[in-house]
Amino acid sequence: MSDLLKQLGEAGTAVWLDFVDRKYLKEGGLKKLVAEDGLTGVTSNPSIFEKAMGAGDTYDAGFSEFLGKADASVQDTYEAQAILDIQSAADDLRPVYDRLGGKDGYVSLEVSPYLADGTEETIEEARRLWKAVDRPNLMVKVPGTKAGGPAIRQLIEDGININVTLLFSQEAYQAVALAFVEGLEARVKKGEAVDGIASVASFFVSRIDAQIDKKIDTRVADGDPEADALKALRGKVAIANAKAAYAWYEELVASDRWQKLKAAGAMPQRLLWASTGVKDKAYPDTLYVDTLIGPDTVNTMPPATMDAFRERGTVKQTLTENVDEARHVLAEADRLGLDLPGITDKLVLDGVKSFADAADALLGGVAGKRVKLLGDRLNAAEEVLPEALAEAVKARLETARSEAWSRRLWKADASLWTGKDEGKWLGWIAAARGDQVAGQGLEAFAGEARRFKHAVLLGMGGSSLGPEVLSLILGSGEGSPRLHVLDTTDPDQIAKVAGPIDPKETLFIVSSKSGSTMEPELLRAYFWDASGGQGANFVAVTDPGSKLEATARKDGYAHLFHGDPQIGGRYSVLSVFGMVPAAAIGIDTHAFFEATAPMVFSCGGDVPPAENPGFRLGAILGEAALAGRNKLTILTSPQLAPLGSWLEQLIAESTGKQGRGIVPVDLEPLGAPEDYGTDRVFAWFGLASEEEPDGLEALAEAGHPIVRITLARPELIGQEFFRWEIATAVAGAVIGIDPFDQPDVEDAKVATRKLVDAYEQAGSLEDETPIAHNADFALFAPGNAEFASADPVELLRLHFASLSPGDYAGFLAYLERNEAHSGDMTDMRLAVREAYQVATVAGFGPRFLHSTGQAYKGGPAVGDFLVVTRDPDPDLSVPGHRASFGTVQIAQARGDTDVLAARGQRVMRVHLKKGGRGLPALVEAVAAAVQG
Ligand SMILES: O=P(O)(O)OC[C@H]1O[C@](O)(CO)[C@@H](O)[C@@H]1O
Repeated sequence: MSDLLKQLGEAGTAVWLDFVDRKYLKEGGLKKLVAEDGLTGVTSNPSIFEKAMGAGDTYDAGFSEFLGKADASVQDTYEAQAILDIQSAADDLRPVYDRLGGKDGYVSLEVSPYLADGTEETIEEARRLWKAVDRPNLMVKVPGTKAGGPAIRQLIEDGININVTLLFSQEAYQAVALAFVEGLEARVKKGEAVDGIASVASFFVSRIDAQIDKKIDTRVADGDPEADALKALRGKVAIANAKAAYAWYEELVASDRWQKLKAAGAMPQRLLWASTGVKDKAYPDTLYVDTLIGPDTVNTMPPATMDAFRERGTVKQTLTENVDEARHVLAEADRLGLDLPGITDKLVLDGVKSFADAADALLGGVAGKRVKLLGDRLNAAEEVLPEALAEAVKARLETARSEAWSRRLWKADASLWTGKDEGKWLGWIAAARGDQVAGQGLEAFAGEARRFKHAVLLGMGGSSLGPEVLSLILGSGEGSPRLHVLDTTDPDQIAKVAGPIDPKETLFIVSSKSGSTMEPELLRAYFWDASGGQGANFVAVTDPGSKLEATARKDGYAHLFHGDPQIGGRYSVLSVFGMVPAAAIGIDTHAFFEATAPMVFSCGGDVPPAENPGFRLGAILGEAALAGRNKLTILTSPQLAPLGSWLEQLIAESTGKQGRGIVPVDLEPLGAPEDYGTDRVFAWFGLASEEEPDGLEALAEAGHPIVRITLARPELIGQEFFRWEIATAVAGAVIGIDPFDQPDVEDAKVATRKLVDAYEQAGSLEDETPIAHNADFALFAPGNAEFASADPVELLRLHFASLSPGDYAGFLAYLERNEAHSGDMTDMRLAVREAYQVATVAGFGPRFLHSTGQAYKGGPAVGDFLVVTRDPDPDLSVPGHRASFGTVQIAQARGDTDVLAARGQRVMRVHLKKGGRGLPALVEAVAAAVQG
């Protein structure tokens, strides 16, 4: 066998292998090269690991073992395997390292290419990898970008071996060579040793010729007058560039500055020739080895180049040969306008990008494998999309990948949205790992809560909907209180909860992020009074410094739990706002976060969008909305039905603004494909143990887009909280709005407050005149608009007759939220859907005001609303206020109706008369109206 590679090493150019693969290492491939070819080093990069790990099953056992211990992020899953390979290669090369006294025998592992623009992040990551690999013959590979330079200086000062990668230009090389020198000098200054610190500067070769030659060929083909001069440079510029770098290196090591370091024991930073596999098949495959041989250099070769050199390489001191000719080549390239500086600048950017692309592919591949290994520990999601939507989603996911959306979202980069203050609203990401509740004493609190029979939560929207989902889906633990959620001003509903409970046996959880929301404040006053002012029975959940905090302190509440001001209400379920009530009813919050973790990892910033369940779903929702499919229709198995109201708030309040967004449709019974227009997207939630309803498949077959989500067990519901939070934020980016504000909610609050304040003064609400009425109800139109008929059914007919495809009908009832009322609302929805094939929504007021109300006012102005009110009997007074709950409730209805109308929505209010037949009468009238 030829010993050309050995000869190459002896001639001063160390032979390194640019390749790593577990199978190859296991089968002794590397050891063989060391023994037979005098190999003294190995390099790796993200593309190499992508090829090794992204496909095939070589690493499956490793992944499985790693994930078997505990679930982990995709980055950690990949990195653990990469580190094992690097350690194994380092161990194979250890005898070389020992024999050569640390002058060679190194293995390189690259920092994440995503960090190429961040000095501090690069330093941190290099230190972390150095520690994790824990081998003296490791070189951490750092890109020689502008940000990389200072990092290299610091890392050398730290005493870490560094391989500087992606060097193309003389300037970049010289800058990192000086950074290396400065790092060593800093050590000397501190009296620290400099011997044993190794570094190489990886100067890329063939990529330069690939670019220059392309330019030359185009110009020659275009009949350039300098064609001959141009042709003479083909395949020469990269080598000339490398020779010039080496000449500068020789000057550097001869300088006094370097000699001082040398005297202190420093080893020079060797030039390493990288990208030495020829790209142009017309050149000899050993070209970039043969021509770059000289003392104190390295050539890292892909296996094919190494095999070629072993067979037909030529060993000769070529690097220092014909240097003048090399300089002439560079001068010619300059004279002929081939723009080497422009090319090398671009090559750095392209190099970083191509390593980032490779890292995306690698992490995407690992993510896919991780999902398979997790099995049903991760909730499944399956999508069936019509072709055009599928194409749009695919394109969006690719854009999102190349624009690093997942990393940017996790880094709270506001430019993903409108560039305002979105970055300040991403505290929910850390909260999903349990960080926000850590140290809040939830376990002890759960124990204390067991002395109560009931827990009553007073809160609205984000402060009530999550806890309600948890209590309805997971239920209370043995011996823990039952949760009743009050998010209303409806006197009947309040009485329903207040009646049966004994305040002495009840824990009251007053929950409001802002601490100033009207409903929880009125409810707090009511139950405080009812309990006789028992602070020991009250806890508050609120953001620091709120008015509620002051009340809790003054009234001696048993506990005060602080929220994170960087989490908006609708994203707060995995913070104290969901977890305090959860703990109160005996849900093991620690186990809950553990069950949620697989989704948090799966949606990580390190998981490229296409493989990231949150981003995938967000792209579907966003693209569907852009294509006019902006009615997200939520279908669930019976056990998961409570999730719908939480989702409604998240989706509607986050996306429904500036006339854009997604209108969620919850609790609308599943219909036949023809009952739906082309404005729908369906989301199905089911437990693996439950049957899917007949009719779901028919929707998919009829071309309606559908996403099916399956949970192995109810305890995995936390995963859906997180998946949908990410998806909503992503959909917001696609739609182009700020998913963390709620600009239109305030208007209804202002209108209500005006009415209530007037009432507090005058003792009555301003009179209104109905536009029509019958024995059961009266109809009101905002602004007392003129109407063509005095017949209520005819007016309702006209109201609904304006519905056209893409519109939606809404039924907003300021009544007790109970089964009978919900059933009546469903009947009205179905009648309208059957008649007009439009989406229908329903909400109980004022609960919906803090949820879907944002989208009804700020979202697409294609709604057709019927607001239902009545005079409660009996009413309930609020301690310390003149206005009763009933008065506040009707003021809320009137205020919001006016705002809806002002926003261009079609809206009518139906007031159910005392002594009339109530809601069933309206159901009849609506049925008659839409059939008429
Ligand atoms: O927790 P708070 O501050 O009382 O707010 C309750 C809800 O009201 C809203 O601000 C809308 O009015 C929601 O966004 C929020 O979840």
